[in-house]
Amino acid sequence: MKPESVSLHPLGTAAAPEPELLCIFGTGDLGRSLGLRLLQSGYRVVYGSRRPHSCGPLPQGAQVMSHAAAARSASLIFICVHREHYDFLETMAPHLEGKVLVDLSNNLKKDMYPEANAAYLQRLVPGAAVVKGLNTLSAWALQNGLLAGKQVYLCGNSAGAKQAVAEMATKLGLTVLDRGSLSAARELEDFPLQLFQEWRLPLRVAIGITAFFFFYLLIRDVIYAYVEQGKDISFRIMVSLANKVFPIVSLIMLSLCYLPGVIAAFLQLYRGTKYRRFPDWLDRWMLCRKQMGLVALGFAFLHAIYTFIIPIRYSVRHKLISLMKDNKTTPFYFDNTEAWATDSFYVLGILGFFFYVLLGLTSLPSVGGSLSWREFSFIQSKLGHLTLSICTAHGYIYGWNKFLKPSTYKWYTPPAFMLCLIVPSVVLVLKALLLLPCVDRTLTRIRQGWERTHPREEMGESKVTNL
Ligand SMILES: NC(=O)C1=CN([C@@H]2O[C@H](COP(=O)(O)OP(=O)(O)OC[C@H]3O[C@@H](n4cnc5c(N)ncnc54)[C@H](OP(=O)(O)O)[C@@H]3O)[C@@H](O)[C@H]2O)C=CC1
Ligand SMILES: [Cu+2]
Repeated sequence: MKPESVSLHPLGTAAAPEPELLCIFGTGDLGRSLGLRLLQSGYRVVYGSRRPHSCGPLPQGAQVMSHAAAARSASLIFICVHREHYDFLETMAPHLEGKVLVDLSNNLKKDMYPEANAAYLQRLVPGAAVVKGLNTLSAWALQNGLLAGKQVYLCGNSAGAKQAVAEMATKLGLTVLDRGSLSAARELEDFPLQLFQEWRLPLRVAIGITAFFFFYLLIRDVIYAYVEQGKDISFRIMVSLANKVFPIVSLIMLSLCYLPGVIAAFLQLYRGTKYRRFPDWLDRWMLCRKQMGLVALGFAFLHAIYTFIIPIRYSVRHKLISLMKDNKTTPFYFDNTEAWATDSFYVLGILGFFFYVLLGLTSLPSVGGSLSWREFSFIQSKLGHLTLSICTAHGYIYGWNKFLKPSTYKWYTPPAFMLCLIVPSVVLVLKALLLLPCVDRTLTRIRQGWERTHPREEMGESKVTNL
């Protein structure tokens, strides 16, 4: 028994080696938040600062020294300093020989400098292995520990250095994607700016459509009633009007997700090839379809929630109670067609919303990533067009008995729901044309690489080469 207890004891101390020491240059927002997260993940942290004695509060347990002293004690150094101040690193170069430098910097706008920040850093400190990455994180997310499963990108010329940074990032709960050599640094630096850009167009379109329909409905519903009937129904702005605007914006945005795909297909059919670039506007439109869909889903959610509160509104309760008290109400006959119409209207609304949510879920990276390419395109295209058809049908049934009534056209204007059915109807008709067997066959061939050459173009080209 005795030898066993002796041999176990030294193993116990050997199993708890000292945690790895990591260095952070810069005690600003990012430096402090990153340090806190590293300490909580079990690392030791040393800061390199211009003023180690007066740099303000730092996370508990961290040390702070001069840049040179801090660099000597660690092999991995995070540069949490703005690029404008990188020049001090050149004088530090001898102390950074053989170290891994992680460049987390971002710029305020694209193409601010002729070379990527990380490439500039590598030029200043040629003896170090620079890794670009983690720059899509925010100090706020680090501070609050909102990192689980978050995707971050890395690039760099040294595989060993990238490996070390990736291991550290994984320990923080991040998912790491290697984007290759340091030449990808510019792309990584553009990411935080680009992410915002993809949302810009969809949000602008959504705001534009919302504003247009809000004022259109305001004039037709509220102002019309005031001018023509002397009734003040302005309270309707809050719920009724809003609940007309939301589904309208949602349906138009959803159809705008599928319109560029249809236009692209017709363009390919017209050109007889898939190898010519689409115009820039179409490219940009195609690239923000996911964001358009998510905005559409947001408005659909609002529509669903607003619909729930309709029965509990004061004005609705008031109307019901006064109808019950009023003995002279017209008898309420059961109309089978009306019953069919209202039930279908609700069912289509519910089904449409269900498929909408399903579409939204598959656009999440964690769900979409688990699908094969065919599964993903099946869901996004087939299910997408099905959702659009159901939601459009929901709109048509809403107005099924209103289309021919003259009272629908207040001040000779069509109601908003009619206007909003134009874009989805056009998309669905064009899509139906594309599904015709003869058209579909040609399009499939084009998409598999077949080209319909234009004899005239060929002649033109050969003329040029002959000259
Ligand atoms: N804040 C954020 O959410 C994110 C920031 N980033 C990037 O991280 C970097 C730092 O950002 P952030 O922490 O917000 O910036 P801060 O301005 O808060 O901090 C920068 C730090 O750099 C050091 N510093 C400032 N001037 C000089 C200089 N002339 N020479 C040497 N060191 C200097 C200072 O530390 P000291 O006084 O100790 O020397 C200062 O605290 C930037 O490149 C930014 O793009 C990237 C992703 C997210
Ligand atoms: Cu609806």
